[in-house]
Amino acid sequence: KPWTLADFEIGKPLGKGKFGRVYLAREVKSKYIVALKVIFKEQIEKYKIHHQLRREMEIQTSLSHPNILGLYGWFHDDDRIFLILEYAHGGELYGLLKKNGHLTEKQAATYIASLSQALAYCHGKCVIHRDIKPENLLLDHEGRLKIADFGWSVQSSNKRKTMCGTLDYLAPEMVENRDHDYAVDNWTLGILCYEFLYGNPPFEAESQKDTFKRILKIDLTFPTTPNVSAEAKNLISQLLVKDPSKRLSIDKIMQHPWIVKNADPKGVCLN
Ligand SMILES: O=C(Cc1cc(-c2ccc3c(-c4nc5ccccc5[nH]4)n[nH]c3c2)n[nH]1)Nc1cccc(F)c1
Repeated sequence: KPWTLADFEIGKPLGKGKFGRVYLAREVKSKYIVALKVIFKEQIEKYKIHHQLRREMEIQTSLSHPNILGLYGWFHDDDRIFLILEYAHGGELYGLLKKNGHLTEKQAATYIASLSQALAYCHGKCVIHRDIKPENLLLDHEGRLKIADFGWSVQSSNKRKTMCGTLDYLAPEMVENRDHDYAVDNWTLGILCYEFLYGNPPFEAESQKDTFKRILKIDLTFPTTPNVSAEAKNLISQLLVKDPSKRLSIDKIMQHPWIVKNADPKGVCLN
């Protein structure tokens, strides 16, 4: 039977997501705690995001992974759409990062390993996230990482695989583009790893123009404090590579000595 708003008691606002606000909510009968995202239909009309919303819902309902925030279901009334999302008790990873200034190497390695596993899972299902940033990363009650926002993910057509490896028909920019898309998430892992360990992203600059220049130049420098291990810097340097095809692949990330040595296999790392 379809859910209605009457099935939930609404609590405090948890944040403003894209196109809507998210509230703490409790399902009345089961007392189960969820995050209820409210999206106004007029916003969907105004921004013409029907197809994107539908795609996100299809993507999110099709994904089930311990490091991807669950979408349990949805319902609507005359002017709003409600998404029943998993509640992450630990809130935004960003908060932890800002509170502590930077994460320990064990925390950073654990979260990079969790992200890598979640991305390997997504790429296996031809989903490219493309918008991973600390604000979209949540923590559950055990400190386990949950990727929350599929704001710009795309269900990439897996034509190449179904063409069983014959690339003959694909234009070079098509092939390059596809690799580039997948490897964009690997690049982001490098940015995040740096940000987890130093407290801010590597190519920060006064203006967007300068940031773009620094990114295109791979103007990567490692501050002397906090003191970060050579292995960590090695992993970052193998991810922040201009040529997408030369970035460390996700399974190579999982085998990297820094990850093997520091990541908590249970993905929680209560330090
Ligand atoms: O909009 C989102 C992602 C999303 C998730 C959330 C979100 C935000 C916050 C939370 C929280 C949460 N727990 C907290 C604890 C303390 C402080 C803050 C907290 N926020 N738990 N679950 C959440 C989920 N906002 N936006 N997905 C989406 C959008 C359209 C279609 C679709 F299928 C999915």
